[in-house]
Amino acid sequence: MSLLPVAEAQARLFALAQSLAEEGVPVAQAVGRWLARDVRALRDQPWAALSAMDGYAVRASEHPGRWRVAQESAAGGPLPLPLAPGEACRIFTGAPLPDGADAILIQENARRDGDHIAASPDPLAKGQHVRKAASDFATGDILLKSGAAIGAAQIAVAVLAGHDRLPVRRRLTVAILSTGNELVPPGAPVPPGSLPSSNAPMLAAMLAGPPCDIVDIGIVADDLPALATAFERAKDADIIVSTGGASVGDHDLVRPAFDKAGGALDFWKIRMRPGKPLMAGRMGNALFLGLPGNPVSAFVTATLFLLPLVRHMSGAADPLPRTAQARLASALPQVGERDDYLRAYRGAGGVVSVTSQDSAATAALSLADCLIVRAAGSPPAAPGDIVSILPL
Ligand SMILES: Nc1nc2c(c(=O)[nH]1)N[C@H]1C(S)=C(S)[C@@H](COP(=O)(O)OP(=O)(O)OC[C@H]3O[C@@H](n4cnc5c(N)ncnc54)[C@H](O)[C@@H]3O)O[C@H]1N2
Ligand code: MOO
Repeated sequence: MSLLPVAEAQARLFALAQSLAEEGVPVAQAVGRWLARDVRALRDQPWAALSAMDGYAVRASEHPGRWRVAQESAAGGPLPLPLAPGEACRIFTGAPLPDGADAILIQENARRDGDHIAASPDPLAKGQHVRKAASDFATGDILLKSGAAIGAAQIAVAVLAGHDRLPVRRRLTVAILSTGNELVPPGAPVPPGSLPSSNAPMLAAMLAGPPCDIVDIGIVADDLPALATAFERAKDADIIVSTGGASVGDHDLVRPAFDKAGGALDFWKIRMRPGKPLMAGRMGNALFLGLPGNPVSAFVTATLFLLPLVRHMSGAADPLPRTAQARLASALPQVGERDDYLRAYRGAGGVVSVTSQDSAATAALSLADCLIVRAAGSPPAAPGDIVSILPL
C-alpha cells in the first residue's frame, strides 16, 4: 500500500466528519471554542461622541479661550446640555460631549480661575481626544466571522456589542483506548516486561484546551474479541482514538478489531515520520483515529490529525496547525521517503533538533517546543538555513 501524503490524509479525515449541532452558551463558556455563525453588533460603540481624556469639552475654534465652565459631564452621569458660545464643560474620560463641543482640552493644558479656564498655547485641533460615535463599530456590523476562534478579545467585543451568549458547536466526546499486553495503568507496579501506559494521559492533556469530554476506555489487551468489545463500548463517542496495535505485527490487531466491530476503514499509512501506521475510518456515528503506540508517534499524529479534527468538528475555520519559519542552528541530514516532523526547540541561535529522534524517546520529546517540518526527499540542511516549524 502506498503511503498517503499528510495533507491528503487530513482532507480525507475532515471529509469523514459530520458537523456538530449548534448551541448558544454564556460567553464565559465560549472561550477556546469557535463561532458557529457570524456575530453582529446589536449597538453602536461608542454610543455617542465621548471624551478620551479628563479635561474640558470646548469648541476648538474658540481656543485658547477664555471659557466659562458651565456644566459637568461624567460617564454614567446625566447627559450634558448643549454648549453655548464661550462655554466649556468639565468632562471626564468616557463621558459624552455636549452638543456644540468638538474637542477636549486636557486638564494639564488648562489654567482654571474660579468658574473660568484658559488654555496653554499648545494647539487644539477639532476632534482632539474625542472618540466619535460608532467609531469602534456600528449596529449591524459583522464583528466576528463564523469559524473564528473565541478568545478574550472576541469576548470583549461581543459583550460590548450587546451579547451575553455566543453560538458555538456542542462539545464533543472523545473515547481513548490504549492497546498492548505490556501496559499497566499509571502509578501501578511495573513488573519486568511491562511499562506504564502514558498515551491516554498524554492525549487527555492535549485535549484539555479544546471543547471536549474524554472517556478513557482504559487498557485493552492485544486480543481480537477484547478489542472489538472495546470498540463497541466506545461507539457512542464522536471520536474514538486508539493508540498502539496499528502496525503490521502479529499482535497489531486494531484494524481487524475495528472491522469486526462494524467499522469501515478509510485510510491507513501516512507518508510521515514518525506516525506512518496512522489509520482512520467511521463506525456508525463515530469517527475513528488509530494512532501508533510509540509515544512520540502518538504525540505527533495527535498534533497533526486529532487536534485538527477536534477543531474542524468544533467549527474552526482554520483547523490545521500553523507553520512558521525559523533559522536552523544545526545541520540536518537528507530526508528519506517520508516527510519528517523533527522534535526541536527554539534557542537564541535558532532552532535545534533534539538529540534523539527515536519515536520512543519521550525524554527528548519533553524538551521540544516545536516540530521542524521537512518534505520527503529534501537535501541536507545547514546551520543558517530557513526551515518550516510547527510551534507546539
Ligand atoms: N515490520 C514493521 N514494523 C513496524 C513498522 C512497519 O512498517 N513494519 N512500523 C513501525 C512504526 S513506524 C511504528 S510507529 C510502530 C507503531 O506500531 P504500533 O502502533 O503497532 O504500536 P505498538 O507496537 O503497539 O507499540 C509500539 C511501542 O509503543 C509502546 N506503547 C504502546 N502503547 C503505549 C502506551 N499507551 N503508553 C506508552 N507506550 C506505549 C509499546 O510498548 C511499544 O514499545 O511500529 C513499527 N514497527
Ligand atoms: O513512523 Mo513510526 O511512527 O516512526 O515510529
